[in-house]
Amino acid sequence: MRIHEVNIFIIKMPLKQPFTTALETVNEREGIILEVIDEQGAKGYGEVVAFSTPWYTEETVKTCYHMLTDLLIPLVLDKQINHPNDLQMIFNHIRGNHMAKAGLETAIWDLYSKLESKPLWTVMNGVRDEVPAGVVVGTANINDAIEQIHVYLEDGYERVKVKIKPGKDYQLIKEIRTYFPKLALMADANSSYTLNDMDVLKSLDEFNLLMIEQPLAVDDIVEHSILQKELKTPICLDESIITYHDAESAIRLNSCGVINIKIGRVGGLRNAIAIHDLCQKNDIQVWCGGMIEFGVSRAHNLALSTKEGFTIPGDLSASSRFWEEDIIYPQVEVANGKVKVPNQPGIGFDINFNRLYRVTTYRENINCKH
Ligand SMILES: O=C(O)CCC(=O)c1ccccc1C(=O)O
Ligand SMILES: [Mg+2]
Repeated sequence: MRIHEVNIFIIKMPLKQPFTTALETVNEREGIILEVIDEQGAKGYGEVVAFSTPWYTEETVKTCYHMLTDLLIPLVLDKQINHPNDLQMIFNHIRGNHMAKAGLETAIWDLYSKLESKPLWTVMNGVRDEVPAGVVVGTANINDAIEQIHVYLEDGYERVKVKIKPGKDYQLIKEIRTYFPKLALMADANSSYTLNDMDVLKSLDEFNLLMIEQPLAVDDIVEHSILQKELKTPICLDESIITYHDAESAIRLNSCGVINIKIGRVGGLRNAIAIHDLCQKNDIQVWCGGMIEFGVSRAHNLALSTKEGFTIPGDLSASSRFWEEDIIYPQVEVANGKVKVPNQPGIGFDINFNRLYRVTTYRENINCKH
């Protein structure tokens, strides 16, 4: 493969309803779509999942734009790339900036699979052509949460995640559990507790949650290990797992029973697959995390979720969960609790250019001639 040109689309779309976590309420989503084009005009698509502000990780849409235009894209333009795994070495001397790297890397995975005339998920040795769907409730208001869960269960979702934070935890989960005694339910704290909150975290054990996601801070791998010893409920790490080495440390210290893998957070599909493989060897369960993303990232998440270890439903919801109209065609749909993974080459979805252009706020072309 030789990438001749890259088109950058910075886009912005309102969410159907606000999405509230312990850290931030998101009303409108900004993102970057990357289109890589080779010498013959073949195209691949990737999405940068950083937010407008650094509330979830340090990266933002602007830092990613800077990294891509000034450093990462020039590194891949007009260079012979045999396999998307080569990007690890090509990006090696640039630290961090995982979401920027992942956006470009995933676009090149899509292009590579299209050149091979194979679906991305089979290129990645996936083992299933449909994946179980889970959904996240975006409010801490008890009545609204219960109402939303009713709708999601009618839609067929197999697992529901609710966001908790200090003061919006025990009572919220208790009421949801009372309404839905058999629901596959989990809670995500987005790092809003400390070890001083041991009692309330332990009190959640009575609700038979599938797991509690990221209760403590991003750099609390040791503290999570102390907490996990006290809890019956498995801990799932999200924000704490940025690198393969983080996953190794968490496993060695027994800091969690589960890891949420997000392609953007870990710097691309290659790293996501490596962490998946490591977890499989060590009996750590994995599932695919969501980033309130647009369809391109959603499509990459679907492909990743076909890997053998992704047995727990991920944050894989329909396009319509967040968007009036997504930027891919067809939109992602959930039927009987599952999302079908397409069999067309690459990510298997087309870009809905009408929609993409309408939500684009800035566009730039970078090519070899520069
Ligand atoms: O895309 C989704 O389904 C929402 C997933 C979610 O909870 C989330 C969304 C944005 C940032 C962080 C997280 C998280 O998993 O912590
Ligand atoms: Mg999370």
